[in-house]
Amino acid sequence: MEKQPRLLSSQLSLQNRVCDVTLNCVVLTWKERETTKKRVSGSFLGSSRAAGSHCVPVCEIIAVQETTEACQSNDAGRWQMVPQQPSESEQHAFTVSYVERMRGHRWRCSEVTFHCTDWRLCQQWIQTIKEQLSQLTSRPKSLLVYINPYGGKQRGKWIYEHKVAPVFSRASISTDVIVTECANHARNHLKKEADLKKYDGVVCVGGDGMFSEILHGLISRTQCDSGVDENCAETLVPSALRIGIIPAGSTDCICFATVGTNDPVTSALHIVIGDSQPMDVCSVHHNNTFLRYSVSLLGYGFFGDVLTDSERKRWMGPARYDISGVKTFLSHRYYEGTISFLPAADIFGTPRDKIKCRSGCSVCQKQSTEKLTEEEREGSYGVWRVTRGKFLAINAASMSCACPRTPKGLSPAAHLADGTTDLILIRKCSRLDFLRHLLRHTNKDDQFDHTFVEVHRVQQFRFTPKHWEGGSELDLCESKNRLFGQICRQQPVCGCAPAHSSWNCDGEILPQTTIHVRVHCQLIKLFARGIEEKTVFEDPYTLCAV
Ligand SMILES: Nc1ncnc2c1ncn2[C@@H]1O[C@H](COP(=O)(O)OP(=O)(O)OP(=O)(O)O)[C@@H](O)[C@H]1O
Repeated sequence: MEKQPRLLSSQLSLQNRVCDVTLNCVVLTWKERETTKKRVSGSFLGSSRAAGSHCVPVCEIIAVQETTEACQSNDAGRWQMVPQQPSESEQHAFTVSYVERMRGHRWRCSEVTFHCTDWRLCQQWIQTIKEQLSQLTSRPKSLLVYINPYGGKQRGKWIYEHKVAPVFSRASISTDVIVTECANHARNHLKKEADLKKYDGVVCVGGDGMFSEILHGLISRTQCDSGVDENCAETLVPSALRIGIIPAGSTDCICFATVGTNDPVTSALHIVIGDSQPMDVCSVHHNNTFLRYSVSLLGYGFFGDVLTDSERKRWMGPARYDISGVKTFLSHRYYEGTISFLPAADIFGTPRDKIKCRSGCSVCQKQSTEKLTEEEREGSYGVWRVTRGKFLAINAASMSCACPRTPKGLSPAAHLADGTTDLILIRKCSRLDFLRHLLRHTNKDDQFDHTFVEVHRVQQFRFTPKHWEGGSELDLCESKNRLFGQICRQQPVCGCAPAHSSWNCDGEILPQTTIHVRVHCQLIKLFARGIEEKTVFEDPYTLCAV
């Protein structure tokens, strides 16, 4: 790493210990002067540098401010605020707030206060750090925040006020906050009313359903402002605003997949430091009519049926997913249909790769830096392929879909922003085989290593259920009602399987089953950075060399 020129270097005091404090345009470092020895496994290790060195990347400094010390007054015996005066005899101090990494991808806002005897030096430090922060142009200054007060355990407002707002205020971010009054409030407000020019980003406080509202509102608004018709456009216009997700729902899978944890403070810090994670979005059409967008899972068969059943059991709370899962598994329904898909080129790898999409993923970066013309890009994809059969499940995973329950996810090697989705076809098999496949989502074995599982990395796909071929959705419903309706009314537990399932589109049921799905590469950006491996900034020795 190239050595950066020093901007400031002083001896300052930190908790009554003298420190060498240095700032360059990449890092702020401080280390104690005194030699402190540390006992490790029975032997003394380290020097003054190892014991007391700290490095904070400038891009992870939240704020700096002059510190007004709370000092105990001798005569009164009570605590009182002592205002700082520009007098040489007094101690002056400034506090730096910065990101500290904890276990499990969680971040915290830590603080360090340096004291100096010289007021001018103190001001110089504050000014220089502020100047460096002002050069970080990706940081948001103004945000539009939507809170779903009924998401998850109905703590959205509390979470925002107690965990997030203080972090935004520390970073001097201004906010307009809207607490939603009904479903689709946020979506419609974004689509039609919000004065988006005022903001650098939109923040969603809620679960995946709330995120989906924000996503739809923002993409639709962007297309509308650009004169693009969502029904027939093959290419959509990316939104200029980033979305921040503060997890406050019962399912927070998008947050988990893009940040690595569901923790409101961590998400708030990613927003404050202006992180940016591009993300692919699938558009779903039926007969050239736009239906919905999806960023995580489109599932027909098993996952469609689980959602349909769980929607009827909303009163049960989150337990409904387990109960509906077991019920759907036992019913063991399969569905016939035709899938055609446009495979992605080899450069995008395969769903069975060992490499996972992580912060700074080289596969996703290739997409944003690739200098291919549209024509070359088209040519780099394969030709449409068609497959027919009986399926227990048809899943399209645009991200790994990892969540605390299934840490590997449905497609462990899926990428957030490579312009593809992983199409997973589970053909009709025995219950035991299907169970074996499902269990592999929770252990180390390859869940695609079964003869009845096919997996393809694709850019587009179409699905037509068998009974639809040559007909319409309406015909299907009518014929299904004719076929099963009467019998089922007379014998409600007859067990006859319906001819078609429904699509589960990121947790919403789609009314149509015949669909055309296109992946739009990096259509939106989140205030996130993907899941981090151990970074260079966690290693103080590397940074001290900067
Ligand atoms: N004020 C409101 N009243 C009722 N519903 C709302 C309100 N604001 C948003 N919603 C809707 O609530 C739904 C669920 O919200 P959210 O995703 O935040 O919570 P959740 O507990 O994770 O729900 P789910 O698990 O069903 O997605 C969203 O689809 C959203 O459209």
